[in-house]
Amino acid sequence: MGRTLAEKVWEQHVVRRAEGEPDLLYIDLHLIHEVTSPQAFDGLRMAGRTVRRPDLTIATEDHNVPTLLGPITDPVSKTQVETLRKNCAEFGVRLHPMGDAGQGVVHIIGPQFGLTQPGMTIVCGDSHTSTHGAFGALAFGIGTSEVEHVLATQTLPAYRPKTMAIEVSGELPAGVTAKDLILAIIAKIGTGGGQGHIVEYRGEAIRKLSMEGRMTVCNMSIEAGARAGMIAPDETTFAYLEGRPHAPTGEAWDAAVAYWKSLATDSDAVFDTVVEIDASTLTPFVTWGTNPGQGAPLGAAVPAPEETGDPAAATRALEYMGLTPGTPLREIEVDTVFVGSCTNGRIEDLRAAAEVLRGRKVVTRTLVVPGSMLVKLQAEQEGLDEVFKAAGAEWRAAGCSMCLGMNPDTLAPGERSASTSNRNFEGRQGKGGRTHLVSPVVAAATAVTGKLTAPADLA
Ligand SMILES: CC(C)[C@H](C(=O)O)[C@@H](O)C(=O)O
Ligand code: SF4
Repeated sequence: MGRTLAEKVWEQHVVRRAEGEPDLLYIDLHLIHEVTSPQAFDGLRMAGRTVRRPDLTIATEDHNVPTLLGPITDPVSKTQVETLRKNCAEFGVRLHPMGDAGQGVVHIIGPQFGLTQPGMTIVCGDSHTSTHGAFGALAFGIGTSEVEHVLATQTLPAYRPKTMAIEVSGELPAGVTAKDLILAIIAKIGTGGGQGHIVEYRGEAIRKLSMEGRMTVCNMSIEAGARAGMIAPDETTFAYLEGRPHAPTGEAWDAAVAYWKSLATDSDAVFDTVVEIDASTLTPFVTWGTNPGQGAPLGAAVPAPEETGDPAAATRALEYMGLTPGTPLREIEVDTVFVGSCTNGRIEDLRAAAEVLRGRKVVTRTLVVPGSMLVKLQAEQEGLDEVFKAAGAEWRAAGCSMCLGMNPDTLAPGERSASTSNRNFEGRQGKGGRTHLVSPVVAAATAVTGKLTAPADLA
């Protein structure tokens, strides 16, 4: 029987297998940030161990960094960042600190440097590591004790998850983005729909996505409960990678591409679960609740709890969100717009948002936060920063920023945002803050009207 992409990459990395025990996987790339690494390094130190492969380990500062730059004032944030610096210096790990041209959100910098490659195993103490699966890598988040294990041994014990195919047929209509697609998928299968599975996104609509769009989709796999999300590498993947600093060159490139092509799921492979969705029926999608599965087409109204799969959860969510069933989603007023994060903080996202804002003015507080300093530089070379500033938006430096409000970029209690990030949990962007997850173009159009809006609605 044929094998799936996930099975091929998994098997390629098993260094030890024993009955009744998890497989021991070799890890090709270990990404690190300041939040989940301190105890892992402490553990190494206490055991008198070193980092086994510092050359396969790379660190960045992202969650705690103030995007207006300047010193970190919050004591906990400051300690986390300083601890990462000390640990990286002591253990010989490459670090991109605040102010460095290579700094950025961990899931943005891996692909940007060409460190993320098809067929790799990639881990990070961060749930959105699934982003890297867009390249056909097997990439997943791990806990801090596992971070220590990988630092010490470059391996990880893991049980093989089941496989799920999400087949996306048809083509996304104009104005409908990868973000709308993944929000619609999560609304369909639920926040637990992918549990215990590695998802492979397949089909015509996926093949037509850019690498940026594929990363947006894979990024949110975890919000459907999946262990990882993957997309088979193809010409789009190879074109994105070629020439990047860590991509192979010359004969090694040709050999790598030949291998990468062999990773695609065999035609006779069987998935444990199959979900089908028709992209051509989709419209811009937004969330109304407090988990990423509580979403609806922008043209719909706030649902009554009994119309949802989980009326009790919907009742609580609507109360927290301050929303009344039957209110058209287009009438929801927001006071803050956030464009950024590892979901939608890449150059293509900023281009799309800038296109909507060109020649227009924002009526909300609008933060545009590039996912990395290189994205920032590229956007500035293209003049996008000028478009944002002329519209009245704030142009910031790279970091997680208002995605999680572990830094000065937060919502005040009761404030409502349209946000291109991936989580709308209670308090996610600040205590009492209310989050609507949207695509970059919906975020930009919303900034113009102050209500949830698609670009097509703008005069
Ligand atoms: C801080 C980190 C552990 C966390 C994660 O794992 O995802 C964060 O990145 C998030 O998005 O909530
Ligand atoms: S941008 Fe948001 S989701 Fe991504 S790593 Fe940072 S906090 Fe997590």
